[in-house]
Amino acid sequence: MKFILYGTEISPPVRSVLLCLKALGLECELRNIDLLAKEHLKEEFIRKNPQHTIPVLEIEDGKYIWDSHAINCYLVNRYAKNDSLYPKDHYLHAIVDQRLHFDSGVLFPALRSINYPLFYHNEHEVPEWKYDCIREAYLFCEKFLEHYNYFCGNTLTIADFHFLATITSLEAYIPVHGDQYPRLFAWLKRMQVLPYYNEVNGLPVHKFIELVHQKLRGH
Ligand SMILES: N[C@@H](CCC(=O)N[C@@H](CS)C(=O)NCC(=O)O)C(=O)O
Repeated sequence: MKFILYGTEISPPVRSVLLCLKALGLECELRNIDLLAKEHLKEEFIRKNPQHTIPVLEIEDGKYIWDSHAINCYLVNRYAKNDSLYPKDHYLHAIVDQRLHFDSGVLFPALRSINYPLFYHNEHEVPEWKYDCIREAYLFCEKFLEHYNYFCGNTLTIADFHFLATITSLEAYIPVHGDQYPRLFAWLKRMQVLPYYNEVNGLPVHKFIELVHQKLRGH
């Protein structure tokens, strides 16, 4: 089974799906959608996802799923050998859902609100309040990790994939230092030893960070 995933590995939600696919041992062909070249606004792509966001996963019978969170829930529900990445237990399931909504509603918007003016409106100054939103989100993460090694307990779940992709991208603006955010720092180190980490997140996020720094310098 080989999926087609539309997107680019520079994008955090695309990387969160690539992490999940790797964890499940599933193959995918990444079909590049260049956002800067506005390929996501072409009719052909809008037919797949009217919201024109990446990632979009094409599943076996020509059906499409978009939103990285919906994609990862689908992949685990459909293909995982056990439910550890997205537990069926109602309470644990709700905790994972809460974290996924936190990524959608708090973490990723903190990133998007800086990226969009930078990449699409050529603004090079980031207002301080946007940095404050990142710091506040990191402090919430410190709380979530208070008693556990991962974001939903002592076992890795899909929430960790989403947080990993978003937080390592937010580090382009505010790096996670061990003295300020010790639990988040330790969790990042824990995630970096995943065998597929470098390939699907580590190397692409460096490209993203380099791009952000170029933009901040006004290039
Ligand atoms: N909640 C969505 C966010 C997807 C998203 O906003 N992706 C950005 C790239 S990182 C995008 O496609 N932007 C183009 C657009 O919004 O038109 C998800 O998790 O898939």
